[in-house]
Amino acid sequence: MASSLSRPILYSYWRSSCSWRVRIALNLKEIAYDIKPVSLIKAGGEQHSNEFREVNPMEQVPALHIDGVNLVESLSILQYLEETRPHRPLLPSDFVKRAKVREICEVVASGIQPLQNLTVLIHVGEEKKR
Ligand SMILES: O=C(O)/C=C/C(=O)CC(=O)CC(=O)O
Repeated sequence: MASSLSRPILYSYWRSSCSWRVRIALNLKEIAYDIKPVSLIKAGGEQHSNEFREVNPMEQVPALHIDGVNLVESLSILQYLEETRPHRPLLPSDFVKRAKVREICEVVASGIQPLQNLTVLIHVGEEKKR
């Protein structure tokens, strides 16, 4: 496992919109990091491997190894980055604008993204076969 002084490692899959959020934030904040691809397709999904389960017991990407810990859930990761690395802020300073940003995040994370979550899509596909 990487030490707390090493570059952050983003466990990510190229089609994962949740991973895109974290990648975008790291880039906007100019934080150097390494990517470790986790294929959600190959061999039944590398996220279910014993190795990755140690990183994220929820067996989902993204996960970010940073400051000696593994963080999961994209919005929580973004908040951690914002709090620990305020340089190049993700949120506007105006309170109303901040509320609007959070509204959009909520719509995406709670309303839109769950419908395109791979686990849900596979489940719906199985249901349709019945
Ligand atoms: O990190 C999150 O906010 C949520 C992650 C997931 O639900 C996994 C997932 O759907 C991966 C993806 O396709 O973006």
